[in-house]
Amino acid sequence: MTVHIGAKPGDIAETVLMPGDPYRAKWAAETFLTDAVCTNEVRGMLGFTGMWNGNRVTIQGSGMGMPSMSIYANELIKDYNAQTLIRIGSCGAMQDETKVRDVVLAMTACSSGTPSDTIFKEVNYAPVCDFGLLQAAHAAAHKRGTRTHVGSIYSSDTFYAERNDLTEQMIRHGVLAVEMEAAELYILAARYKRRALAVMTVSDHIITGEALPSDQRERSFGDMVEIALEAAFTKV
Ligand SMILES: O=P(O)(O)O[C@H]1O[C@H](CO)[C@@H](O)[C@H]1O
Ligand SMILES: O=c1cc[nH]c(=O)[nH]1
Repeated sequence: MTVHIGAKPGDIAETVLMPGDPYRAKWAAETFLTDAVCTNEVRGMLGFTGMWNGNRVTIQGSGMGMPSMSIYANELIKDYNAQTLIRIGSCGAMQDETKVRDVVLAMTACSSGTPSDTIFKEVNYAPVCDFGLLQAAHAAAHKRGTRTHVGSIYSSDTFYAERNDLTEQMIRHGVLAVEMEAAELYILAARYKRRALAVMTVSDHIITGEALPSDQRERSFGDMVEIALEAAFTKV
């Protein structure tokens, strides 16, 4: 047990999928895993471990925002030896061609600051995903015929943006989407030599104002989960 995860040693798989929403973790475990058991209920941040295609997988909620992701990813890596961590999240599209329900694979994630900023100080560290996971996720998405975009995203500290000028510059510089966790996940994976990727479904469109209701954010993102699972277990 750790401060924030109640699982016993060995209860967590080496491969962990991390949705922000703990109820998406429950839905994904019930929908895609067999023999899933609940491994965490501390603070209601649900986690489950089960099997997918003969492979052991944990699906653990990360909460919203990089400080929360940082807590769960640190404990999963350092206390439970997680090797592959894949965020399965929702995001807001920032380009015209990135439509609601499309999938975004984040090669890199901009931020205005992460919990790791105390290390980098004046340096703008460039967090990157694992290339093998990215390749495998892209191939899995292509095979399924899922509309998928690969590029940079923005890991924001706020959901309700007040800086229209910043949003405009992100759009102008080709940032595909905004979400709130990937940059810190990538930095932690680099620090501890683990594999990480963020696979996200577009739930909102920053330009058109389109937005999915909360029940669909919790349960309608099956393509993204299967892409993440296939990528995790593709031999590179
Ligand atoms: O749907 P999740 O995975 O929580 O991701 C996105 O949704 C939340 C905001 O509504 C933030 O956590 C953001 O990153
Ligand atoms: O962080 C997020 C997630 C989904 N949609 C947004 O606009 N922002």
